[in-house]
Amino acid sequence: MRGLLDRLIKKNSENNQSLNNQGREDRSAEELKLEVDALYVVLSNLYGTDKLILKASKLEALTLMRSESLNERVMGLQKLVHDDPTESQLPKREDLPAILRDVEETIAEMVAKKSVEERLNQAVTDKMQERHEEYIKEIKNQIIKETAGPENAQTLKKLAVLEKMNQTTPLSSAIDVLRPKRPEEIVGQENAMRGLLAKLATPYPQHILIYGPPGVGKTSAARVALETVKQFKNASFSADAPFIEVDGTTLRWDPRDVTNPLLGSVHDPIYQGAKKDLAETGIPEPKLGLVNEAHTGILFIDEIGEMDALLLNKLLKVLEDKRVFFDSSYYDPQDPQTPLYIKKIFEEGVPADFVLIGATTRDPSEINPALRSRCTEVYFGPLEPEDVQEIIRQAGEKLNVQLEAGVEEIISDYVIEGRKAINILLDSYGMAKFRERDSDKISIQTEDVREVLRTNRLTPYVHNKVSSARDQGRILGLGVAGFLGSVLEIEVKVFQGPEGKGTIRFNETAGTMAKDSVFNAAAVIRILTGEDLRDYDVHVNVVGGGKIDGPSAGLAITIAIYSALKERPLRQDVAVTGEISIQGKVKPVGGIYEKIFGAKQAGVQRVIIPEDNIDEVPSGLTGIEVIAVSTIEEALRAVL
Ligand SMILES: Nc1ncnc2c1ncn2[C@@H]1O[C@H](COP(=O)(O)OP(=O)(O)OP(=O)(O)O)[C@@H](O)[C@H]1O
Repeated sequence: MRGLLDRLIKKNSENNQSLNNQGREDRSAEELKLEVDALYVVLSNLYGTDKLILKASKLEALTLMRSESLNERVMGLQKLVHDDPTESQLPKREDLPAILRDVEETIAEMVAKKSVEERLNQAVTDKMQERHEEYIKEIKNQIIKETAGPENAQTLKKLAVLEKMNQTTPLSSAIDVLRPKRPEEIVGQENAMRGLLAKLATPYPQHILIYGPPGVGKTSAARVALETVKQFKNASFSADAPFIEVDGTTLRWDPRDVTNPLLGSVHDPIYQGAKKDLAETGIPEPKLGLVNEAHTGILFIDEIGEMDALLLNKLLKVLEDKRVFFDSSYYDPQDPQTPLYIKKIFEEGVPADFVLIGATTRDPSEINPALRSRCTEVYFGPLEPEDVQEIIRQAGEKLNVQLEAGVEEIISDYVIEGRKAINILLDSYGMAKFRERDSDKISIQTEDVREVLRTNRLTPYVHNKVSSARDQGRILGLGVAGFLGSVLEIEVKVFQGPEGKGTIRFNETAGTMAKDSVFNAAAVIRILTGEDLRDYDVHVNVVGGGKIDGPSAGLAITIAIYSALKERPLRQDVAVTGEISIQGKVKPVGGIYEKIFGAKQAGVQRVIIPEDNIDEVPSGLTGIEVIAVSTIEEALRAVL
């Protein structure tokens, strides 16, 4: 078609050229006939033969088309190209060349238009095809997604990694295995365990505060107590009562109340994140806290003494109400869109009826009095070396390992906490397992333990301060920190000084009350010996740093100065605690229970305590002699 058109156009331009050349139409009838035939062929190609005949019949050009007369055939062409059935004027012979030029031009335009249209249509078809393919692909993906769920190759791979991580946490699972499960497994805390059980077993269990050193089984005991009490007939706790544990040091009061894991909070609807349904309708949704999770069970707050004071006050309010109330300026009680559960939360609050158990390593005097007054108290004691050894033995059995003789004793020389003892055992287990990696039965050797102790740079908890020999100007005192009693070494040197101008030196870091005891001692020495310490240079030293405060080293300091001054050697297996008055009276001090424990652990044979503290000596105490004194003379008799 294009070739024909080109030929036509070429021919046309040649004709125009010849016209220009000759200035007139001078073409034979034969030429015109050929041209008319050619134009009909072009038209037939353009429309298709059938369509051309149909068109011709509509335009009443069919007879003209098939006519023998050139003029009529040209008239037929005119009707067809101009789409005009009213064309009735038969063209004259001399007009034919001009008419044919006009027809040619119109057909050329039509061909050109059709060709452009065809190209456009092709482009449109291509685009549509492309879109269609994309659409099909999209639908396919959608169907794959719907049938495969939210996962794809990437997410499944990540899930597999996570699952593998969960399966390969031997240490944490070992700690779970070793966690005591029955009351008998809580070692060395029989009284405290009984106390906990009794307080939880009643129909009206009270809130409880547990005092005691770190790592001696407070958390484990609380957990075990709940599980045990659940099995009692008429128990206050049902089988599914929760035990919710949280660390008080991590709980902070957020003044904007945006997050409050303990008591719960209400977010502005726009911050509700994934909960788009509520965010879009502007309904605030309260987020419940641990107090609600603990409903009907126990909320255990470790290190409750470190808890933020404001948050603690809010918690006390919840203890009273047994319910948590939520408030939000976004809450509209009239809003019909508000789901019923949200309405109920805002209007009635959420139940939070639980027993609070708080554990602390602090002294009771440092605990918020309002909290103390709402709680009954239980004291956990420090563990004795035999207790640590028993914990290790139990752990060995649970881990199904053999312990070489001496393993328990070595560990108990280095730690006084059950948790630390367990950690050393687990490290030693790792050593043994590495050494005997091909063996089924693991045996932990003393050398494994010693290697762990070396790599952890641990030193024996009790240094060798006690001895059976006597020494001059040296005495063992007793201190207490965080429920742990310990033995202090106090030494004194006395030098003849300038008369009346001698000096007394004491550790710079000691507290003022401890320093006062040195001056009290000077008065007592004068009463005892008639000597004035101002004639001497006296140097008092607490070995290992003077972190001591309070007056409880007064008696020990006085005895040590006396010994140095009068050159009287003192027993080194005796430890002394008590305040000294300037009249030489021995006054009561705090922490007697812990101090006696610390002394026993250090191998002390005899402790001297103030008479007024005698009631605090634990009943049934064995392995150590306790002598109560009320004067310096009595005390001296017990140590000289
Ligand atoms: N008296 C104990 N009897 C048996 N096992 C104990 C004892 N004390 C500690 N353990 C072991 O140490 C682990 C840690 O003890 P737990 O967390 O109960 O101590 P805690 O007193 O609550 O310590 P903290 O106050 O520092 O949290 C326990 O899982 C247990 O294996």
